[in-house]
Amino acid sequence: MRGLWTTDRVRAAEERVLARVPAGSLMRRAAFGVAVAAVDLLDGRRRVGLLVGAGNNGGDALWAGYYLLRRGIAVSAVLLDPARAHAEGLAAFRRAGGRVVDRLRDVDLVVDGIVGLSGRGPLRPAAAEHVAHLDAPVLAVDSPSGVDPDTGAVDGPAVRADVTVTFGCLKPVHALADCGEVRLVDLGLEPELGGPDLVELDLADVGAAWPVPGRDDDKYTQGVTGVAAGSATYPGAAVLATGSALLATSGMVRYAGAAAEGVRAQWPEAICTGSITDAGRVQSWVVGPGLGTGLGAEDVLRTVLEAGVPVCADADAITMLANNPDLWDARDPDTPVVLTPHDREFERLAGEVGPDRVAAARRAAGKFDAVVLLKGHATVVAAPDGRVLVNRARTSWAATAGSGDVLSGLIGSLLAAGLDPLLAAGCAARVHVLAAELAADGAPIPASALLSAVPDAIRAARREAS
Ligand SMILES: NC(=O)C1=CN([C@@H]2O[C@H](COP(=O)(O)OP(=O)(O)OC[C@H]3O[C@@H](n4cnc5c(N)ncnc54)[C@H](O)[C@@H]3O)[C@@H](O)[C@H]2O)[C@@H](O)CC1
Ligand SMILES: [K+]
Repeated sequence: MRGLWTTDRVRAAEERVLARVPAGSLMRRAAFGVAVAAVDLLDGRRRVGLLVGAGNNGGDALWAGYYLLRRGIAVSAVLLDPARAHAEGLAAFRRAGGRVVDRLRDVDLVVDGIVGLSGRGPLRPAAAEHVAHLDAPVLAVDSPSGVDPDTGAVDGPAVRADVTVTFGCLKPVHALADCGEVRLVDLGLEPELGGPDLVELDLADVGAAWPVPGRDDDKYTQGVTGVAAGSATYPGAAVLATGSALLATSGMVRYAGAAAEGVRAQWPEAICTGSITDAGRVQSWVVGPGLGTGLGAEDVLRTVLEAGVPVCADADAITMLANNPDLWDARDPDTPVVLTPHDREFERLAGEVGPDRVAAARRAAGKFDAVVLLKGHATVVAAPDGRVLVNRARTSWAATAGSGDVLSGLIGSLLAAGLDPLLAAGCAARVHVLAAELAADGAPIPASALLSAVPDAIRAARREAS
């Protein structure tokens, strides 16, 4: 489990540490970490260029340049705002023989010290101009410039980092945006940080939380998942959601709906019925994928919300809740609900997502008293109590039709097994992207292939945990 702290929390912690350590020592420690990583990346090559902004991020870059010069590496620096460049860092850099230049030429590595914790909005034109002409690998200091450190949002040109060296703790950008490989330099901040603002689950956490049958379990005790999905027009969604619920845990899955025949043909082990009213008892419901939004579908959604068991509401269920908020009245206030919108569904339900996806998911979670899983390259899962899990996909292979149906089945099965809804959604998201990665192995895949890789992904997670 990796914690991530927002920049205001980091600053507050840094201030407390700075009050008891010699001036400049944190920056030098940070810069030394940058220099060590740079030497690593250079792999014997010898020319480094620094892009130096107006603040301490630029100061880190200049001090890193100083340490690199002392190792015999040639370092040149572009000062984006010479009058405001970090004075001590610049003096040390010059002292060690560093050259100030107008443009970086023929370098083997660029150190991006344009802006860090204080970076807001699009890169200023001068910085953007240099970033547009980068043609060497980039080591970003703290965070890639042009990417908002708290939200991961990019508004205009931004540095594309091969490696990011950050200090003290991880910040939201490191889970929400592409920072290349992230390395952390210890500054002794931990005791001052308090609980994290966001959490990224490790595969080992997922493996440890994943339900597996115990010695005394039978098919009922592990939780029965109900799937109310699919229609005559979209039977595939029912097949995928039921299949993923079946593969995720070894209990039982009941399917209720118009695609019963197709589901039974594909999954003989599912208990199928044509109508939600005679589905039998379940410990969770997955509702929505391919269900449609007509009156019949609304009745299904109402029945599910009234059932008093945790619900994963996806796709058409979200659209129905957005179009007809009265449907929420069917829900017992104690019933946990997980909503799994993509951006357009989110917009219908709770307004524009905007650049701060974490804030948007938190807002919607509070508004609906539900766990909200906002899909994206970085999936954000927010609980009504403010807890947030982030899961960044390393690839985009899961962006395929039917992929969401698989995710909803995974969440439903974990809810049926009794997992905390936030953890259920977070674990499902992690296994989902891993299954996509394993199935794709470098080539596009349909959702049914992603589904087939779910057991491998669960195995990999459980291996990590053992
Ligand atoms: N506070 C500390 O104790 C430590 C801070 N460290 C470094 O200090 C950094 C934070 O330093 P600062 O607070 O001085 O601020 P930054 O260096 O992040 O930003 C400096 C200035 O850049 C300008 N700027 C803001 N947005 C911009 C944009 N979009 N395009 C171009 N310029 C922009 C602003 O004038 C801002 O004041 C951290 O990211 C880290 O690299 C490290 O040295 C470790 C210790
Ligand atoms: K930077």
